[in-house]
Amino acid sequence: MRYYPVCLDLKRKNCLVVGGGKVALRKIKRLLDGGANIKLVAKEVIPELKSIISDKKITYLGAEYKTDYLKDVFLVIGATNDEILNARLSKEANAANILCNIVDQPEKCNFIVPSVVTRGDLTIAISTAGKSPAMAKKLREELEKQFGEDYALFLKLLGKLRSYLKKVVPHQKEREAILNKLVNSNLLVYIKEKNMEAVKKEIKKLVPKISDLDKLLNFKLKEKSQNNV
Ligand SMILES: C[C@@]1(CC(=O)O)C2=NC(=C\c3[nH]c(c(CCC(=O)O)c3CC(=O)O)Cc3[nH]c(c(CC(=O)O)c3CCC(=O)O)/C=C3\N/C(=C\2)[C@@H](CCC(=O)O)[C@]3(C)CC(=O)O)/[C@H]1CCC(=O)O
Ligand SMILES: NC(=O)c1ccc[n+]([C@@H]2O[C@H](COP(=O)([O-])OP(=O)(O)OC[C@H]3O[C@@H](n4cnc5c(N)ncnc54)[C@H](O)[C@@H]3O)[C@@H](O)[C@H]2O)c1
Repeated sequence: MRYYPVCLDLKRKNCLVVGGGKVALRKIKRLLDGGANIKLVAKEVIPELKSIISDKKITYLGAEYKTDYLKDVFLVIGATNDEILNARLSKEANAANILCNIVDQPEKCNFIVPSVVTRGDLTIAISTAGKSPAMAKKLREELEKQFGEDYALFLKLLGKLRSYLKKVVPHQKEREAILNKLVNSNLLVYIKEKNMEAVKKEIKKLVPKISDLDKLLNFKLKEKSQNNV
């Protein structure tokens, strides 16, 4: 059996994390990136998580898990070292059809978490179907070297050009051809070089009738993308 990969929209979705250690922190950081509404239950909480609570980024419910806490929850993560609680969480979440990840216990999960590289809106997720998380981590580190911050800007630019082309080139096949040329063009090289003039020239060469280029490029190609966790 293989896992089915998805990209979940967690914006304002209620998520419950049980456990307040290093692993909980790692999973919470990612849930926060996804805009989730996070509640935490844990006997003890490490300092980094304490500051996330005091910054009101997540809500601390208390030390003891109660079944009621699953009410209206979309996704739950069990990150404790308490086997009995992990099993209970898994059973209750599955019975209520709630997405459930019990860290390091794939047999108790209805989803597992991949290793992830993010560059702005670009997400590269790596899963080994649980065969070797250490290998997923190693591949992530290699991909991080291969895909630098420039990809965030390149993708941002492609997104803007694509919206523009949807308006000005109604024929889908024609649009597709231009988009493929843009992806395979020298744009990424010029972005890496921070050569704005060459970026503009390349776009003018490939995109028909583009007049309001400066308006379209109204974001800083020279700025570093912040979104790298
Ligand atoms: C990717 C990542 C995401 C995250 O957790 O955020 C993640 N584990 C990470 C690290 C990591 N975890 C472990 C090690 C030690 C080395 C090793 O064992 O390989 C390391 C490496 C390290 O820490 O250096 C121990 C471990 N993990 C699992 C088991 C249980 C078992 O195998 O049965 C055991 C053995 C426990 C024991 O021996 O007792 C199980 C799972 N871990 C998963 C995800 C899911 C499968 C992902 C996949 O498809 O590959 C799955 C199935 C369930 C889940 O937790 O979602 C994150 C990397 C983040 C990053 O750095 O990029
Ligand atoms: N940290 C890692 O890289 C790693 C690697 C392999 C396996 N694991 C496993 O993943 C799990 C979590 O790892 P960790 O490093 O975050 O552990 P940790 O020991 O730092 O944290 C466990 C957390 O669970 C809380 N907890 C325990 N029992 C509880 C209960 N009954 N009710 C509420 N909260 C409770 C503790 O207070 C603590 O906050 C453990 O089972 C650990 O063996 C972790």
